[in-house]
Amino acid sequence: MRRDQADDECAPTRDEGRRGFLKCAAGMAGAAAAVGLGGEAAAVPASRTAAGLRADGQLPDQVPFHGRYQSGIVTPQQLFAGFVGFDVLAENREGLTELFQRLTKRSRILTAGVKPQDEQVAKEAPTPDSLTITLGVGASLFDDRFGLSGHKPRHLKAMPAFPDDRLEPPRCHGDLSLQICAQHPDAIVHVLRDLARETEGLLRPRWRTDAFLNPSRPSGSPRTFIGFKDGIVNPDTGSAREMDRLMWVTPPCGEPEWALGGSYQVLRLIRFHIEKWDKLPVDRQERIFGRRKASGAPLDGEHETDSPRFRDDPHGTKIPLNSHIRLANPRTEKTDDSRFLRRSYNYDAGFDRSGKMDLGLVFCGYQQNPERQFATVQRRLQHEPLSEFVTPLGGGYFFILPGVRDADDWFGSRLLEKV
Ligand SMILES: C=CC1=C(C)c2cc3[nH]c(cc4nc(cc5[nH]c(cc1n2)c(C)c5CCC(=O)O)C(CCC(=O)O)=C4C)c(C)c3C=C
Ligand SMILES: [Fe+2]
Repeated sequence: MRRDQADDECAPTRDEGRRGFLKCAAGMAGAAAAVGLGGEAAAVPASRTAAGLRADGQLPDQVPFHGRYQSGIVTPQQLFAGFVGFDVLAENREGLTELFQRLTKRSRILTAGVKPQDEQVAKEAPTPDSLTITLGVGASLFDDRFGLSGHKPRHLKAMPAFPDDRLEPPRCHGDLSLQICAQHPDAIVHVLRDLARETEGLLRPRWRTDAFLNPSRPSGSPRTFIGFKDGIVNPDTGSAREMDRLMWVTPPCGEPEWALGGSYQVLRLIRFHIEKWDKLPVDRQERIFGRRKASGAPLDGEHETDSPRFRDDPHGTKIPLNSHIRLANPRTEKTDDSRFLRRSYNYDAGFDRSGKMDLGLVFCGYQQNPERQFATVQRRLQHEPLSEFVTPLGGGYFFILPGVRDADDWFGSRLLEKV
């Protein structure tokens, strides 16, 4: 057993790793085929084809709120997202319980139908808008204020600064994180207004980033502003086995009982130096990512869903050894357990004071163990050629609470009732 596996009983075995890795490529191809990548369905990015799409390729209008896991993780990716970090103002356990119960109640109501604040409009039929509200907790919640200090999830800590980062404290961390996703941006603002009213005195926003997916151009996975298709390769969200290996906290993980069914969220606000990037010839950009800009295909393939064959190219003649995809996922048995789910969005905040465009990526990753997965991949990417064109400025590590099981349950009930 490798040392990192010994540290983490939850890590998949080598055999499971190989099967999972092969299945991943097959799963993506299968999902794309299932919705068909032509005509209407061509507008559906590959990253949204994994689970839960209606037969016509559209998102369901209402995403179920109750369940073993929170929605907004493996449910299909909506077009718009608001990411918010909060500090808790409640002063004791009772206050925190009240806060979690109010957040649950409002999330249950809102995901069944977004209601604008205006009472007259609110009388109209509800429009769920595929809304999901996903709640996470930061390491700072597990302090003496709420008597939770001995109950922190094993791998939860404040997001460290990695060598290429330039973190700005007001854009980092928080006691809580909310990911609010919907098909229209106004739904996210309605949710924030509703929650501000309903949690007054209990919560204070710390940072917020609004974000969105670009449409597929012309087809397949959507592009970020860097111009390349993103979200092509992800674990197979349709496979419970793969999800139990890579995403959810399960009994062998050695986490507190209350955390079963949770997952770790890593958020990174990453700014692009887009003016500098735009001066780079396309063939250099392609070698930085290891993929074709137009099609998204790996440099040794033809289509975006083709798997790169690194083993046939040991010296990096076709796909450079330091390219983004090769470092991020070398596709070896040894690195298979560091894969995780990416569910990222673009942000565009206009211009900065010097007239440079302020845009980039809200990188959002979900996983079973941020050290074994995100941080390991991040270390492999350290000082990669792409790092000259992007700067991580904010974000945080959060633990996504287990799902709210039914109408009597509430966010964090097993944490706050049992400890
Ligand atoms: C630590 C994890 C990662 C960070 C941070 C990250 C930043 C980042 N990525 C892009 C653009 C692309 N990433 C792509 C693939 C990819 N990226 C990561 C991880 C991080 N990226 C992984 C695990 C993968 C999958 C690799 C694979 O399995 O082949 C791609 C290629 C298309 C795709 O598969 O999604 C692009 C494009 C940017 C712009 C960025 C930071 C600014
Ligand atoms: Fe990436």
